[in-house]
Amino acid sequence: MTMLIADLSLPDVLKTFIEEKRNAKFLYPPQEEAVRRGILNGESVVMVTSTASGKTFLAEVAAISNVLINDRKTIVTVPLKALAYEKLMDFKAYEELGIRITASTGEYDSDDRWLESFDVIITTYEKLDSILRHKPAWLGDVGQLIIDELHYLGDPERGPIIESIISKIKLLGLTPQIIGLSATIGNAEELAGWLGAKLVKTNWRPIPLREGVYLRPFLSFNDGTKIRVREVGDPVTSLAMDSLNGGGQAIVFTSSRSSAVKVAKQLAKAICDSQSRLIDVEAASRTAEEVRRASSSKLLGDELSQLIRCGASFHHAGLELEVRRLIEEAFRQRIIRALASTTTLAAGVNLPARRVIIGDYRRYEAGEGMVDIPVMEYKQMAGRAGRPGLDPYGEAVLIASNDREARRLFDLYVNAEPENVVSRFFVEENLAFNLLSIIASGYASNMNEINDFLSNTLAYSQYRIASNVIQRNALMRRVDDMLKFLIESGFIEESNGEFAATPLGLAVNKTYIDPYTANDYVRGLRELNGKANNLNLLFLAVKSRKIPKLRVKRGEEDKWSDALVRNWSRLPLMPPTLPDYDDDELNPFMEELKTATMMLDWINEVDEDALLKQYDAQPGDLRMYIDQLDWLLGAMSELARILKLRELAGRIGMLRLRVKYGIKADALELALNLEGIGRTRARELYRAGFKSIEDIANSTPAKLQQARGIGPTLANSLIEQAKKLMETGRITRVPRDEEPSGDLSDYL
Ligand SMILES: Nc1ncnc2c1ncn2[C@@H]1O[C@H](COP(=O)(O)OP(=O)(O)OP(=O)(O)O)[C@@H](O)[C@H]1O
Repeated sequence: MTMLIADLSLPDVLKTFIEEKRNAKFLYPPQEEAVRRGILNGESVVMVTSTASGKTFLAEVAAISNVLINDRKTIVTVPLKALAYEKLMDFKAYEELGIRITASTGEYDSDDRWLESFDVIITTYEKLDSILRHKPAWLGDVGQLIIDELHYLGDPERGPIIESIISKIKLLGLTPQIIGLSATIGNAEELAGWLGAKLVKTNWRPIPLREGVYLRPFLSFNDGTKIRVREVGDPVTSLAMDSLNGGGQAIVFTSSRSSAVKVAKQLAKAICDSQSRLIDVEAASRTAEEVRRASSSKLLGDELSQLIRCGASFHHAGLELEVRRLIEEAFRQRIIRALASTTTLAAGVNLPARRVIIGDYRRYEAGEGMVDIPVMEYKQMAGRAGRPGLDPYGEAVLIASNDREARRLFDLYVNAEPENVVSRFFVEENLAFNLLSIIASGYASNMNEINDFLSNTLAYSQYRIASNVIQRNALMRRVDDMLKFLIESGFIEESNGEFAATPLGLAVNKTYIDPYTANDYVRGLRELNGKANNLNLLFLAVKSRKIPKLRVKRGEEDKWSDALVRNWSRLPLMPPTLPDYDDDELNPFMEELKTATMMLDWINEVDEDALLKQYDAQPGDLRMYIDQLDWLLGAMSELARILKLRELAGRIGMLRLRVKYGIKADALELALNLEGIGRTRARELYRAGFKSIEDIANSTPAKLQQARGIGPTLANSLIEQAKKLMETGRITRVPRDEEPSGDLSDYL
């Protein structure tokens, strides 16, 4: 018997909303099972069920019912900022029931008191962990915690954060209902057990999925079917076109950005050359134009728009969020019929397609060479095949070049179970990060309390610390080492077995940087005091492991090693002796210098396209660097303040603003204070003689329009804004920057 929405013990308004607005009349089988297990009655539940089987939907219902019936808050936590905003959009629909919903993903160093007035709060894992460090009073009102993408527990960086969240919640004495969601976990029972949750694990799918391997010219599926695919080029193109011709859409997963671009070009060509009418040409042109306009890089915008005109595109983390969003939307609307995407992005977006083609099942990993991707990752991608409501079935396809490989792929992926999720909590960096966090936030001040904290982690049960003496001793030694490291770094102090954070340690904790980076920053700042400049400060900032370094390619080594050697004595934290010229040891420093130099060019107003071309980067990368440096330079400036290096703290504050706006100091005031003014327009205004807010307030719309890029509407708005700023006295002033504002050569 199917379970009707009407029969659930939910508030009537919610039931009506679900039936009328969400068009759902009864529950899907996995949802039924979760309801039977008490998900709507406060029981903790882990749901490991396939893509589109209704996990998110049921979790939403549970959240709204928690708010309406129990009058408690719900926290929804997700791995990525982009996902947080996707979730926010989904939840927004419930606002008409009077539910107050928000997302908080930003600054780590605030206690977010404002969140108190919201019922459903969506955060990234990191943000939730940082909220738990501040312990705002409203945490006591939280009755439910929804952890999305629970398999991230196995992620080297994010997994330990989920564990820390769970442990801190327990130490605070909070007992929220926990709902964990994932499509693929090998050891789901173990994770549910750790969370004290009931498990719902099924293979049920709203539309059937068949998985198979393509070996020219046949595609063989695990359900025994075998079809011949008409060849129209290489295997990927043939497979994609076969699906498109049958009325479906295709996603090709590739192992690198460059191959995503290459595949997208082939797909676009095949679609445009095709005799059949596969796309809505007008809609495709409109989207192409929108994407072109949204792209801050002209080169990339032009490249994408050409492909989109043919109904194909690529999609990867090098694209800006807005561009990605437009592409995703056009794919959902079937304007884009075929998409080539990197595998690493697979987790982040929900884009079902009839046929999912895993173009590369091997990927380059630094230090390891080419490796097979994990089964979990394959299953995540495969699970996206089949669009509910549109496709009769979904197909996931791997590609083999001979019989042996075909058999291997069946064993390795199609017929395999996803790997177990294994905790990385005891890895040194993670341990140091969490130990400082619990000591500085008052969760633990002695070994007993540290033990209590550790005993709540997944690692503690997975490594059988309670019962295995050898494991226990090994862990205790490592904890000891990490505590020593924190003491030596000046972040904590110990007296008679009691640990307490120093002001420096408190600052590190508050800014959410990891103690290893913080230790580098503290040492680097002391060294740079009196000889700091924008280059060596950026060089120090990019040392954080949160900043991926630009690679120094063959042919560039001479340039960067030369720059490095000439700057050696002015750069922080350099080894006392110069490594040999040919030595690999130089490489990390060259990469740091290259990354820092790109950002130096950025703040000195090098044109964005020229910059990206020179450094072989993409707009999404640049946005990521800006975002991360905003946070890291903020933290660095705070550390300088605590170290009483005032001049340095101010200088870093200034550098932070310049990175944020990508602008020199003289025109920063304009960009900083005026809405609608970025680096380019600020410079044009400055060039036209409008150098301050006063200059603009005292001008006329006609005069302002003499500056390039300023139209009548913007001119009026600028004058209005400037006048208001003058009246209220709320102008943020920018001190003069004495730094050279040239490029790397100015620093040599
Ligand atoms: N009982 C139901 N009746 C009708 N539609 C439903 C029902 N449950 C879910 N849906 C719809 O099915 C689609 C997929 O559901 P949902 O997003 O909750 O799946 P999911 O398991 O969370 O998928 P993913 O793993 O991709 O996040 C959504 O459009 C949702 O509104």
